[in-house]
Amino acid sequence: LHWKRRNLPPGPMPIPFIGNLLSMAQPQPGYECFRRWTKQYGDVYTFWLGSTPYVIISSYSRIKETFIKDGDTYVNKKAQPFQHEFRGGEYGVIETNGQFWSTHRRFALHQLRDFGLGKDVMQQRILIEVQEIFETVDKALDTEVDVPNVLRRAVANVINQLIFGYRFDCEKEHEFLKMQELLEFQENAFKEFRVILEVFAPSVGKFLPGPNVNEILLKFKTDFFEFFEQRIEEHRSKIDFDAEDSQDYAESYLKEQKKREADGDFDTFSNKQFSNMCLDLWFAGLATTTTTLTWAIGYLLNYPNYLVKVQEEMDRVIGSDRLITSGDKVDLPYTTAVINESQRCANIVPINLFHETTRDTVIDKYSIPACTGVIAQISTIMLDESVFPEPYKFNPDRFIDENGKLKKVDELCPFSVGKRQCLGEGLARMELFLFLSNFLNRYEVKPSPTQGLPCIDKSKEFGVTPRKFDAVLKKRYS
Ligand code: HEM
Repeated sequence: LHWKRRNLPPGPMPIPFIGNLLSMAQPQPGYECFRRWTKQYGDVYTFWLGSTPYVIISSYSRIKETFIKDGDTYVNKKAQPFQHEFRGGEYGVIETNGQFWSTHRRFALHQLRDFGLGKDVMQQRILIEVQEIFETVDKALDTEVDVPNVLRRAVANVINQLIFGYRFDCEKEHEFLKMQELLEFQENAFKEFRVILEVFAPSVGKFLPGPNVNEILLKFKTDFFEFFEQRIEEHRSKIDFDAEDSQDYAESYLKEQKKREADGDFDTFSNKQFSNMCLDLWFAGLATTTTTLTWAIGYLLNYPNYLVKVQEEMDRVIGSDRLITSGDKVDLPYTTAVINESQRCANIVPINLFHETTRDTVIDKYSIPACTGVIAQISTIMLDESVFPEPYKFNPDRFIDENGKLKKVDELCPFSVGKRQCLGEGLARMELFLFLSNFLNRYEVKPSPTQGLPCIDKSKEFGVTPRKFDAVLKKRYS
């Protein structure tokens, strides 16, 4: 280990086979250990996940110099044996590299654009879900409502519509319930430190008592892929290959697959890749946005003075219960400040995804060979007290300047940076704004009298999962 560490930037002493994983569990979800190491070793240091070293970059200036300005050197993902096993090979967009990755990233971005991002179509789809939320909640005014569940359904409808072209209405209720059950299962499985240990330190994890991670996730994996494969087959049986326009991602994929196969390429748009792309888009598109929305409302309930402030802005600018659209965003800077602060505090990826260098490079004064693990540590940057004083305090005012205008702060980077920056950022931003603004404009939100305030403590969980809480809602306009 000493030999392996000799040329890497200094960092905390790893334990053989486990690395520095234990530090992330004290307290969870690890923000504090990364902040402590940044103070101790500077903005470039080495962190060990199991037996693999990762060079952590934890200041915005250094990220700009590396991941942003020299993006090609930092574009690759580091292969994770667990992912390989789960997916059945190198598939999807989140974990792949090279030409294969860029083809699928470009294709997915094109589809997002074609299905309306940047046009009115996507907004209309989201606003339909806003109205569905209203319909559900209006039937349960003054009672305790499971707000996260209502939001999750709305976000699931948006992503499922995009990928497979339909919403989970009454007829498809059972599908939604099944997917919800699977997502909850997955969230709970990864709350356990022993699962994390097994994924990142398999040489130790395999000796732990109880079922191994592959056994734990087997049913989840089978059911999840089965859901996607059934939807894909339904599309295949109905598709009109001659129709110029496609209605959803699945239809576009099948057309591209046919075109490529006619040219002799059976690999790039294979069936296995298809279900893995669905997994990536569905999962990344649902879990992240739902988690952020539930934290936003959780924070506002815990800090009611900011809830009052954001609703005052809505009363001043909107002044009725009409639907708020993206066109209103520029006039609602405080609402955007609340979303920014929610994303900063929710800080949903305590450790960002694992990249590796594509070539030999120099970071700070250290020579880093090709294929070394590197991480853009955005969670530390969003807790940098020189930019965000009292970083753990929820305070949207920090995003408002002395003229009441929205402040642009580069260090707010929840969608990450560089060539792998979140593929769904545009969609996510639109959803966060439309769901949150319309929800808060329509309802007075109060904590549940039986459960009290939603918990905003993360110190007992390894990851950041959606908050679970009920709230009591009243209409703000009769
Ligand atoms: C609040 C919502 C969201 C947050 C905070 C978020 C955050 C992130 C982050 C931190 C990454 C890692 C980037 C890196 O490797 O450095 C990422 C990647 C990704 N996100 Fe998101 N995301 C959100 C919503 C979405 C949505 C709605 C979609 C789907 C349409 C999506 C799809 C993806 C995909 C496919 C990647 C992998 C991109 C690649 O490797 O090329 N995300 N996201």
